[in-house]
Amino acid sequence: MKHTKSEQAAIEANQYIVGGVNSPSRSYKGVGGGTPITMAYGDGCYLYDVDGNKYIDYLAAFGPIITGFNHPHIVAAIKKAAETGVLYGTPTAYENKFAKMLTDAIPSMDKVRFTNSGTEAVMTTVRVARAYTNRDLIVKFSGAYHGHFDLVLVEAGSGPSTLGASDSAGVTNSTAQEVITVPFNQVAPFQAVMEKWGSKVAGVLVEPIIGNFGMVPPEPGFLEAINEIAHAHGALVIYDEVITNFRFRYGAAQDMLGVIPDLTAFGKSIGGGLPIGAYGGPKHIMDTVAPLGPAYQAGTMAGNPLSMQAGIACLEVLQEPGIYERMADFARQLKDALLEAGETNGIPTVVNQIGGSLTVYFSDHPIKEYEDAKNTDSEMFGRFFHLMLEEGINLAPSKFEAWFLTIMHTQQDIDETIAVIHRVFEKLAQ
Ligand SMILES: Cc1ncc(COP(=O)(O)O)c(C=O)c1O
Ligand SMILES: NCC(=O)CCC(=O)O
Repeated sequence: MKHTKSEQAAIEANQYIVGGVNSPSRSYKGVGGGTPITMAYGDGCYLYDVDGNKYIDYLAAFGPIITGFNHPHIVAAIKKAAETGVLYGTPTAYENKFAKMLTDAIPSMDKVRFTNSGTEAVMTTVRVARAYTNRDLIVKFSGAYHGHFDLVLVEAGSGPSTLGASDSAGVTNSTAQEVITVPFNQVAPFQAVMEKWGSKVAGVLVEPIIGNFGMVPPEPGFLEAINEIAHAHGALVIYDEVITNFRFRYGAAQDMLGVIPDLTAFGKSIGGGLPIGAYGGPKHIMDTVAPLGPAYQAGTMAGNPLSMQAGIACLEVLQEPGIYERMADFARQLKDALLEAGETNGIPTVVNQIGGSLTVYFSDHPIKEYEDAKNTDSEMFGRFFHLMLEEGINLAPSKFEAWFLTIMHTQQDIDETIAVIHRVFEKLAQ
């Protein structure tokens, strides 16, 4: 594969854009370096770079591209939206329609508010929880990533940990002191924290299925215990479903898991690839938000007609029967191939697969919490990533991220990927 034009584009990018990327997750710092490929266009589940190379894509733009890069139904909706005015600064019927679709799909939510990103959505759930409870402290789980606002850039997974700094400079000590971090999948440390600080805790922020130190499911009973303990102390439970919403089923992961939070933040897959976030919950909590209540949240672009119409179209596509089963089947095939290739080549490999998502870890121990994920072979992952890329498979450039299936992947794409996996593991073993 030639990357001459990508290399040139990266030189230019570095001249004008910090680090050559508009989000640190896109750099190759976490995979031993290298120049991020500059993509030219996407089609279905394929990306084509500026040098004309084709990739089967499992990055899915870090999650949102669940319907592929250019689904005709979503493209038509975006075209129509563009032709009829992209932003009005007034209510639109599209917001109502999309809000109804979401509240219909997610029983824990009577009311919703749209934002432009997952970060904004989570940030506001925290503010609402504080306003509702009249308390300050937040508890979160180490290695979970909740966006890039100050409070949650403490022991964050995903991009921050990929770059070797799970705490960000620029976050004040006083902010960092407002958040208590405990390990995921362990009830006792959470319980101890709540016994000590519970009367001051406004909310417990949870990725119900972790997506940011790879995909990590909750242990049986863990989420139930979090809910019970949090509520016993008068704290709200906030689910960050920015990755998990509409990823495993038509709706939220909470209904698959059977544990219901007080507030939920959404993003990524609900927007058909356009900028989006949303948060919601029962009426009595959501009515804390302005203009009804005292918690302020706003946005010039919030609920914009482009994102709303793309989101509606995306949810319409996701109602197609059988798509989630097919994505899960493909992910299972990839998992089996990765484990088999690891076994055959003597490379300790663990795969966490949940529905149409998976993470491969080079490790001889199961991955249940952040320390487990940190303690995996980063160098091996870096080599794996680059070898896969060279063979035309585009993955997230970090051992802390996931592969995402889309409804556009076919059995042929999976077969091709499996063949690549076997070739790559042979090279890894050399
Ligand atoms: C669980 C989770 N919450 C929040 C965010 C932040 O969303 P955004 O990047 O849209 O601001 C992300 C990912 O970026 C995420 O994975
Ligand atoms: N799982 C973490 C992300 O999706 C982050 C994407 C970004 O910030 O670019």
